[in-house]
Amino acid sequence: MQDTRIHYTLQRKKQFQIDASPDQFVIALAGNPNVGKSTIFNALTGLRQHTGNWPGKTVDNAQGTFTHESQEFLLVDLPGTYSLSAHSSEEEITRDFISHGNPDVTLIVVDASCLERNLNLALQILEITPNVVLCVNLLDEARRKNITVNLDELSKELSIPVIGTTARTGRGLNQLKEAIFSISKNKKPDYPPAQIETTTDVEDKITQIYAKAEMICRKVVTKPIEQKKNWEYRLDDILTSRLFGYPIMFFMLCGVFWLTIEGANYPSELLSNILFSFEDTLTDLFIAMNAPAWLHGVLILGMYRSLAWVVSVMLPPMAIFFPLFTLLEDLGYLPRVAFNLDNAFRKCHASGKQVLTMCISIFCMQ
Ligand SMILES: Nc1nc2c(ncn2[C@@H]2O[C@H](COP(=O)(O)OP(=O)(O)OP(=O)(O)O)[C@@H](O)[C@H]2O)c(=O)[nH]1
Ligand SMILES: [Mg+2]
Repeated sequence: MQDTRIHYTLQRKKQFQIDASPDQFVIALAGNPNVGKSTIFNALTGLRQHTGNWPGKTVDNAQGTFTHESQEFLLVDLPGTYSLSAHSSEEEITRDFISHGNPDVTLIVVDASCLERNLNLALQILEITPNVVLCVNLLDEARRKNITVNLDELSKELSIPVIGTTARTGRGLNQLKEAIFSISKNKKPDYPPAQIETTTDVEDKITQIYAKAEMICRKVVTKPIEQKKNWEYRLDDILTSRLFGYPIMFFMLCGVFWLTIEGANYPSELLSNILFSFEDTLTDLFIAMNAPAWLHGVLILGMYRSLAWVVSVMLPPMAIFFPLFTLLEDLGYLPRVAFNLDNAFRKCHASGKQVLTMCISIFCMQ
């Protein structure tokens, strides 16, 4: 047994640069992006892994230790992934570590407010290892949305321990440590590698997993009955509809350019009057000081005049265009523009997101 642990320890060090001692239990921390894995990692280990409110914050694995009941654990914070299909380097790191790094326990973190999507990954992980603890995080967010998850029922459905947490406040973390401790002490033998390869039809398997996640969620999640679409959804439908999407986008972007050009005229003129009247004052100063003509030419007619032109022509449109663009982004309109144009851009082997860069380039060309 100890020999096997030493073998795994050496293999992990060689393949994944994980520096665990054979006495430490290794815990893989996996889950969808932005579900609070690093927050849990930091709370358990006392380290300061980067956390942030955007998906993909952790792009490599980070390691830290914690002790519970005199047993030391090494926690590996894996990058967030939606599946184990290894389409990206993050998915590859996560899949390889869970299937070949021999973690003693895999801790899967899921978002309580969108359990079904998160369960797809959890079910995929359960296909490759039986030693799993499920952490249903963001319970506070779920409560705010009136969503409840029956944790006991979920545990029965998956046949694994399920612990509810609010990692931001530390709620539930002690029970989580207890569950990790208990699973690692009573570790089931991992599935033989052959079983991983037996998926004859991957598509079928994925469809089954999606159906299972949906079926489980129907049993364990209670949500408020969907109200009639609120105004946000209706607006979204209009902004991205085939009929109105393009015309609204056209008028909106033309409006931004018009406001930028027209709105910049007055401040541009004002700035240019101020800066050029100052040029006369500076010229008078140079004459009073008997400065040579070439010095006046270089400093005032060359440098100062160019600077005055650039500032008076560029500053006002920039001060209008960028705040307007930021406002559209914060209101969520720019991602809709990217969505509307995605198909057309894809035909040119580009992505809808590039429209934003294009708008900025058009502005700069003006
Ligand atoms: N309200 C609330 N916010 C949380 C909770 N747990 C984490 N967060 C917040 O969720 C955001 C994402 O947390 P991270 O820990 O960076 O998420 P992650 O899963 O590591 O994300 P990736 O590294 O991108 O996969 C941060 O702003 C956290 O403060 C929680 O229980 N409740
Ligand atoms: Mg992270």
